Amino acid sequence: MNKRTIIILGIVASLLGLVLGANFYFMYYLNIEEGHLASVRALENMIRHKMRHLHPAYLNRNPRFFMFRNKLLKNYKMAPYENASVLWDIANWWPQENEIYPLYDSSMGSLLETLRKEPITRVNNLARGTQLKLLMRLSQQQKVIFKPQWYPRDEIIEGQVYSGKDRHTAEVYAFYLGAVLDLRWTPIVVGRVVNLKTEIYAQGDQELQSTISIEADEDGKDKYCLYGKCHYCNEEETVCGDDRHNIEGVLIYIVPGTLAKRRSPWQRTYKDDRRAPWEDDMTYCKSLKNKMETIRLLDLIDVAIFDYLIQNGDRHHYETREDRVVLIDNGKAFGNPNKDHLDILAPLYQCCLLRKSTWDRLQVFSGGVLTELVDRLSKQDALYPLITDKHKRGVERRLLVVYAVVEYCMDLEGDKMFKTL
Ligand SMILES: Nc1ncnc2c1ncn2[C@@H]1O[C@H](COP(=O)(O)OP(=O)(O)OP(=O)(O)O)[C@@H](O)[C@H]1O
Ligand SMILES: [Mn+2]
Repeated sequence: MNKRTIIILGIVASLLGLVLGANFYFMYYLNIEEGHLASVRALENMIRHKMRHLHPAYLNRNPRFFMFRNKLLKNYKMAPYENASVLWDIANWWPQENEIYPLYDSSMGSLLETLRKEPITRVNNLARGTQLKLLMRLSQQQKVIFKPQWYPRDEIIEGQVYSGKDRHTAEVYAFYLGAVLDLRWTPIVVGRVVNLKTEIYAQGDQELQSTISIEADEDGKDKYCLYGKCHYCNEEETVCGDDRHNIEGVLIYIVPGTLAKRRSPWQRTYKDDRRAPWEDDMTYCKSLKNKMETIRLLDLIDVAIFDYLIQNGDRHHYETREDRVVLIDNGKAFGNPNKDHLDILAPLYQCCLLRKSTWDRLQVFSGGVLTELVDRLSKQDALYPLITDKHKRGVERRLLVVYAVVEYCMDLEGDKMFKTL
């Protein structure tokens, strides 16, 4: 063989290798894709089947809800107070592990009132997270986080499950939903109409004031608009006061103690062209069960149910307090009432584990009671109604899906899927 033949043979060989390699890669990819589609579709069909044959107990009201309803309504009822400072001292002693407030406590109604009424005495930009938020001080003492309104209640956020900015009222809704489901792991939150001129600009430091524009509108009246300082903040996207400079927002009580942030095992890639391992692997939980303590896994499954009900698909990280998971940052819920992203429930249907107490509690609020009760509890909030009827129907529809998924798991695992940790 002369030199030329060797070169030609070499080229042919490498071309062949390239084609074969690419082909193998292609086939491999196809298989994964088909396998994944098949298993996700199978799961969806199974759940659809389960939904059609749900036991009437899941569709009807459970008489046991009465007991809980009356106590909850009493506990969260607006109550007068004399000394805000005392209430804040009490609330700052409340948290135990991830439970941010007690099941029932006569101070809750008054504490909520302090957040609605106490004067805002100082405001700064809070450069935490990626979205606009402010740090407010109430009566020169208690610090709270403020998230402003970006959307009207009926705006439909198109796109990915994590698209758009925070929905302020979702934070309040999450607080009451946590109370009803006895997942008291959220911060205490109230809605409040705040004056951008007199309560924010006037009490703001220089840095904050420099991110508020004051411009005359057509009638020559000053218009205040806030853009703040944060990763996603820019001068084009502003929160503007109405003709009296008022804006809606929520006051989020700061959870006392130390929080630790961890990456969620069910984190999305946030890229349209790349899928996360958990999205393609229905046995994903198997390896997690060896790596993660059961109590943590159970916490994350509770979180998944909570997030699925409100359609929060943006829990890329979760935070823990004394090693237990807290529900901080619930603003990305209620984006599109017509869409249910089933994959938020992946921790439940992939692990088929559930805390017994959560399962018992979910069954108490069947038949429309869940959203009715959250609605009644939140009637006293300045921003009531927090969500549209369409969103409420969405929560009820998804509760049925949760029941169906648990039924699916019971078929696989039986009662041993329920844990008491
Ligand atoms: N109520 C609270 N109590 C204590 N710390 C809080 C509270 N709310 C938020 N934080 C802290 O501030 C951080 C940012 O808050 P949050 O996650 O709500 O902001 P975000 O802009 O939505 O962030 P991201 O873009 O990461 O989702 C949290 O990770 C948490 O550490
Ligand atoms: Mn967020």
